[in-house]
Amino acid sequence: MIRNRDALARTPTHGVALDAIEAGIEAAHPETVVTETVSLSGDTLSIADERYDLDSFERVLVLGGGKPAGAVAAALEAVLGERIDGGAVVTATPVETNRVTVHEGTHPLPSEANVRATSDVLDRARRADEDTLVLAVITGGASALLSAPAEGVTIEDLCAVTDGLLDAGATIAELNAVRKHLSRLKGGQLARELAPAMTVGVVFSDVVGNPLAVVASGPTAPDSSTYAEAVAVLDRYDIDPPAAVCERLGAGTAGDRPETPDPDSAVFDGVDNHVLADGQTAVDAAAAVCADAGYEPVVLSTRVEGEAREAGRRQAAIARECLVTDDPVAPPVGLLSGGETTVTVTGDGDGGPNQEFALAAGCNLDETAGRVVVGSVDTDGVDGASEAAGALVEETVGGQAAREALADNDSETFLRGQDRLIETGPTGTNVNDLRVLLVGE
Ligand SMILES: O=C(O)[C@H](O)CO
Repeated sequence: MIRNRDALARTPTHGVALDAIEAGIEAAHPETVVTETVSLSGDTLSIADERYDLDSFERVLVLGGGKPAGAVAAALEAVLGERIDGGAVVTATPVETNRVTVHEGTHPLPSEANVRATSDVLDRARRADEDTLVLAVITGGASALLSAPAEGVTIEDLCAVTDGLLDAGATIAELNAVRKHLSRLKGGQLARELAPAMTVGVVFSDVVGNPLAVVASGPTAPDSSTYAEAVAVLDRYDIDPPAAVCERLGAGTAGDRPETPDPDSAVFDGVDNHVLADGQTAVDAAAAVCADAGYEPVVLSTRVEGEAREAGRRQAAIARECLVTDDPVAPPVGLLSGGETTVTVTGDGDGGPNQEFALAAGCNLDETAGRVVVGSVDTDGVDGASEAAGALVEETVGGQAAREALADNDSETFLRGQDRLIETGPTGTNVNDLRVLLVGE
């Protein structure tokens, strides 16, 4: 899966880091996950710990979206075969399917193509009745891919607000609180359209802690956020929204639109959501590879957030501590983490959070004599706006030029010049970042 593996595997330690990254991505791939967590025996469909009697339904539909949604639909088809009657998903990475229509959409910004594709999903959702079982594919990236702007709001309005909040460094919970209130489907509204059908959410989480109301803007999850909170987010980041957005959110007025359905809403009586994969899935598989290769795995955290370069410096410091003092663990050790770091852009360069993480770590590995190797990727294969998944570095990547590139947020250009970028292409999954720091003896 790592296309330039040969160029990157400079030493056996580099090779182990690449193996661990590949294993992490593979473990979180829908084909692997669905095979392990979904099964059909006679008329009984098992998803995670829950059982559903297909005999109680006249039809089974697959509906949803997000970056891995095409691969999830294909994997569900492989398990359920002809028991699936149809459906539609919107994804950035189309795959071949037999019964579910896979629409290709745009990410990270929504487009008219996404809106058209989402109408297909919504039309089918509206036709679902009490005899329908809906497998709702809820995966990261769906906030952009599943786009059904609220009345009066255009795609340009959505793009302007999304862009503004992303650049300003809003958190995903803040961004999605706004997106939910500009949509006809997010924040539990897909569940409202699907009722009275039985809805089973098949969730792949790319958000730290798996908050169902935030992953993909929670189309099938209760939502406690409000119009007032959405307005407060725009104010906090000093966003001057388009007029239609002000109008919709009721900025400056009381606002009289119905809120998104909250946890007490009867809409969720027929909804079960199951998180089948998340960052932990990838970290655990990477840890197993480290252990097999003789590196004691230590999971630092699956919840690393904040500025990527700060996280890179801190994790490099922990690796150096292991190397110099054998504390908290004597080498050989594999330090693993997941989560989602961000970059506050102040320079003019190119690069994503995983590349900044790796470059910052590489600049802080002085005197480690090549015994520390740092790999960091976004498991979807796309690190921020970059086409690479991330980077693999060691001490030799550091130096004045590296520090200057970091200062200009130009990690991608610099690491490409050093042949340090990890290239996978879109992987078909999306469970956020995976980092592996190997400390050799
Ligand atoms: O689509 C989204 O909202 C993000 O990927 C988080 O799930």
